[in-house]
Amino acid sequence: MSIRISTRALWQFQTRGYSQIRSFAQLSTPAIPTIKNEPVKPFSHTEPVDWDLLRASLLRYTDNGSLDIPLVINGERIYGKDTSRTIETQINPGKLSQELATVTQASEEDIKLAIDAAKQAKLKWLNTPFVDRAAIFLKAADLISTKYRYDVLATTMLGQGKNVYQAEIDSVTELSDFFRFNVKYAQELYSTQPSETSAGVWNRVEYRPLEGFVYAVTPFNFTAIAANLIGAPALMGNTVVWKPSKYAALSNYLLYTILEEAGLPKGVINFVPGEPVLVTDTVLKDPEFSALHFTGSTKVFKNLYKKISDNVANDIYKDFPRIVGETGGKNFHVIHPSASLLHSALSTIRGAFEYQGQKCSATSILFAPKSIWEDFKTVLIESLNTIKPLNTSQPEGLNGFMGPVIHEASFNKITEAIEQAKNDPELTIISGGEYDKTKGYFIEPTILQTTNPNHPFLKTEFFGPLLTTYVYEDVNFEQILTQVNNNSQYGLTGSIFAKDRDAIRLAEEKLRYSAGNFYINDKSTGAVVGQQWFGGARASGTNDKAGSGNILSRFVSIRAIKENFYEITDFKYPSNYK
Ligand SMILES: NC(=O)c1ccc[n+]([C@@H]2O[C@H](COP(=O)([O-])OP(=O)(O)OC[C@H]3O[C@@H](n4cnc5c(N)ncnc54)[C@H](O)[C@@H]3O)[C@@H](O)[C@H]2O)c1
Ligand SMILES: N[C@@H](CCC=O)C(=O)O
Repeated sequence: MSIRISTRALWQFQTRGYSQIRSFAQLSTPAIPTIKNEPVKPFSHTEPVDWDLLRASLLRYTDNGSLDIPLVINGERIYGKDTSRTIETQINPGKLSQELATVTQASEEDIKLAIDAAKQAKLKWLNTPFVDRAAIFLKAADLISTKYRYDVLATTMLGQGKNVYQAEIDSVTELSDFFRFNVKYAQELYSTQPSETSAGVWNRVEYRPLEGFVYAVTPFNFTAIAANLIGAPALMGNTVVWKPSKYAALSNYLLYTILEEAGLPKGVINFVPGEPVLVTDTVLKDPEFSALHFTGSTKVFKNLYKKISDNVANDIYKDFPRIVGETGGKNFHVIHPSASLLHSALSTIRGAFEYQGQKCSATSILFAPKSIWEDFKTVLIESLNTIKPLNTSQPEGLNGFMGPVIHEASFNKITEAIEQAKNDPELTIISGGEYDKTKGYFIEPTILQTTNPNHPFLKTEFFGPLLTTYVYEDVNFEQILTQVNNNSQYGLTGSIFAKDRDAIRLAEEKLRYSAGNFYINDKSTGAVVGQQWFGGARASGTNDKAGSGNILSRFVSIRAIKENFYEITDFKYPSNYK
């Protein structure tokens, strides 16, 4: 297969594409369909049909052997099995004996082909009317929330270790919300035009896609985030080279095939799993690299930021690339003595341990006042005792509260921290602390208490089911807010629990830059597209707010157009009267 094309062929293609577009009439500015958040299916015991459909989907992905996942470049599938390409496998982190997929890894030549395909597809995609681009994403959202609902759930549960509810709020509702709300926000952006005009002048702006192509690097933990990282730039007329996480290949490939079924043209998004450094270095060398859309750890993002900055300094790029990245967090719950004890303790359990603490928004530090701590602790411990230990009897975590962590490196990092805690005089394990990887990467929900308000565990992101608590003297509430603000290099999410309005006001003031998503009397997780625009600053990212219209503005380059209706009859101005 050769999809490299000469400059002359590109010019001919562009000319043909242009004249073809010229033949389309735009005879209206259609309103988009009403956009609402996709309702969450609760999967309670009273919905047997949902469970049956889900079980059937799970079986489809486990009883037919492992799925062969190709690269998809310019719409063409490339399977590595019979070639010299490397093959990676994706296993079920809750059942290590179960191989889910073999994933072809892109070679350097493949990556270059993917870049060429993105450049080539751009010529037509850029000229594709908004109604057509929007319709593809609206249809994909509908396919996800109807025909493929149980399949996206199954692939996310099996591959990424989610229970059904966590998969539902990610791969179905958040994902389809991103696709639908982005259409609404794009429509609003396009209709945002200069409000001022002079007589005889028509001022307008055009929201051009970036010149070049976008590189999307996506994390394992949310299928929805991968969808938004590719979908937001593509909707705005950009074309994309997509490097998925190898720990989410199964759900991400299904997402790609759904977009194809919805009508996504070839080459608009190119699916290239591969060795991260090889893919990245090849992409970042290209002069037409125009934006990075990244979600993942802070360390990796900083590394990519540096590579891009070095290339900018070395005049590699045609444009200044946009860098959009959402990264790590060390998210807090601060409990005021006036807080509702049961509500704040149960919310802390959800925030810290749902999806095994593997949300960027997961609660990982808790500050509780001494006056209510003993009762608060009792609620935490008694509630955690009702979580089935390690949940190995149900590796797919069908209806359990917790499943496995994603991979061995994560298992090792968190369990080493637990072992370190056992030998640290400043730390006490107050709940959990057991782990077992014989069947899957299972770690008990673990709560530590520290006597040191500056303990490193209050600052380090572990990205797992590990919550560190500091108990403060009630009179030191304001001081603890200062401590939370100064301690953290991150600024992603955090919550204040209080009934006292002055306490809420103080926390809102003192923690202004500690969280891009700040919650009052609610857990630090669970932002909903269109409702709580998501993202944080400091070491947590560029805070461009996924789930809002703001993010779309990062993937367009505005052209201001002034059209003049009057003709001049003299080059001199009135002031040049002599
Ligand atoms: N702020 C947010 O919105 C948000 C959302 C989800 C996850 N996260 C963060 O993501 C992290 C967990 O996700 P993860 O484990 O997938 O993160 P990760 O950084 O390990 O991987 C993210 C992506 O980067 C790629 N990658 C890894 N090393 C690379 C390298 N050296 N060069 C280029 N690419 C590389 C991976 O293959 C993957 O596609 C956590 O830190 C979490 O807080 C943040
Ligand atoms: N919308 C999710 C995003 C989590 C990221 O990993 C939340 O707010 O919990």
